[in-house]
Amino acid sequence: MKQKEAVPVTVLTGYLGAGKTTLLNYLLTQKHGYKCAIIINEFGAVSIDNQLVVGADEEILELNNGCLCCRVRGDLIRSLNDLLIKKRKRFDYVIIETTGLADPSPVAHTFMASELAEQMRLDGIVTVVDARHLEKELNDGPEPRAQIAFADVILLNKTDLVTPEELAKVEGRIKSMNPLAKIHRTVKSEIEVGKILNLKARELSAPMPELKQEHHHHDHECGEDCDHDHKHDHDHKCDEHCDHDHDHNHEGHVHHHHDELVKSFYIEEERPLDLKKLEKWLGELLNSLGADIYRSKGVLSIKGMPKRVVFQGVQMMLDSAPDRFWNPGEKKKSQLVFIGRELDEKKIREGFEQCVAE
Ligand SMILES: Nc1nc2c(ncn2[C@@H]2O[C@H](COP(=O)(O)OP(=O)(O)OP(=O)(O)O)[C@@H](O)[C@H]2O)c(=O)[nH]1
Repeated sequence: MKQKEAVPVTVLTGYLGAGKTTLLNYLLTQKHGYKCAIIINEFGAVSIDNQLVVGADEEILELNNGCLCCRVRGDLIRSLNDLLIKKRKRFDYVIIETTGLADPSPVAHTFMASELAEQMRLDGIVTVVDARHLEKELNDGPEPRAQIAFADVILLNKTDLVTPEELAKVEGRIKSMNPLAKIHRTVKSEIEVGKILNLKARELSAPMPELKQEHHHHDHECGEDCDHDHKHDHDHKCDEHCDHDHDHNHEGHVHHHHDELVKSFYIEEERPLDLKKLEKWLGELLNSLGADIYRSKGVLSIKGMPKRVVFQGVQMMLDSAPDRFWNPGEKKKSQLVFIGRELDEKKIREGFEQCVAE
């Protein structure tokens, strides 16, 4: 469906002050060879961000009348269409910096579900996290969780402001919310362009990250005091549950338009799966829970198929295809990760269990 030369789009997100503009500037001063169009979405009518972005060569466009996640989406589509049609030759990469409050999911949807889907492809979502302030920001509202849950790449920035112990803890916390994202520790958002742009993070061919069984969190494994004991080791089993408690503590917070309980879990299965049953189950699951499943991804071992099957889901959209033959000696197994809001892990596991081939 997509044209070969679909323009890659990277969405930069991250909480207020995390270092998004710093990252943008850093990227633009490096040699990357792309002619970039930059779209900056500031919350509020007056923006100074465009003045803070270096690089006079770039096409910079501002969308100021609201947050991209709600009102401005139509503007985004129109602006991108304009850029593509009128100025097609002038750029071959689009970077969108979203306001620190945006939930990146509607932006991501813009590239999958609008008329832009054929001309542009979402290359990846990059989330900048302030290592010093994340813990507090998680108390402030649901956005930091959504931004982390959606990320393909996370810049754990401002590492100069925390101790190694604090850094390990915050990294553990991020991993518990999104075990799929690649995390890079940075100071002043300094990172090689190749780790941010043209990642093809959402293609089926994107490598599966290393997944570990630790990401499988049972309900109620840890004690109630877990939330208060932030000194525990970052790979402590109940990171996830801490989140959960933590959210409950903030139920009814004014910023919560929907009480967000982002969590992730991991399923591993060595018995081969029945393709028909699996397709039916996944289809139904995404249909019924699509809006709550932010990300799903997996490698599947299907009975009777000599190749691995890979799938990638972003909310209700699901893509799957065989990729490569299992290597000789490689253990055939299925690995699936789900990231979402208030997911009923038990029910999903039970549904999955029914897909094991007889
Ligand atoms: N100490 C320290 N400061 C940093 C680092 N990265 C960025 N900053 C500073 O943090 C402040 C905010 O950085 P920005 O890049 O403007 O953050 P932003 O995410 O674009 O912020 P918003 O536009 O409010 O969403 C600036 O003063 C930066 O210089 C870092 O790694 N360490």
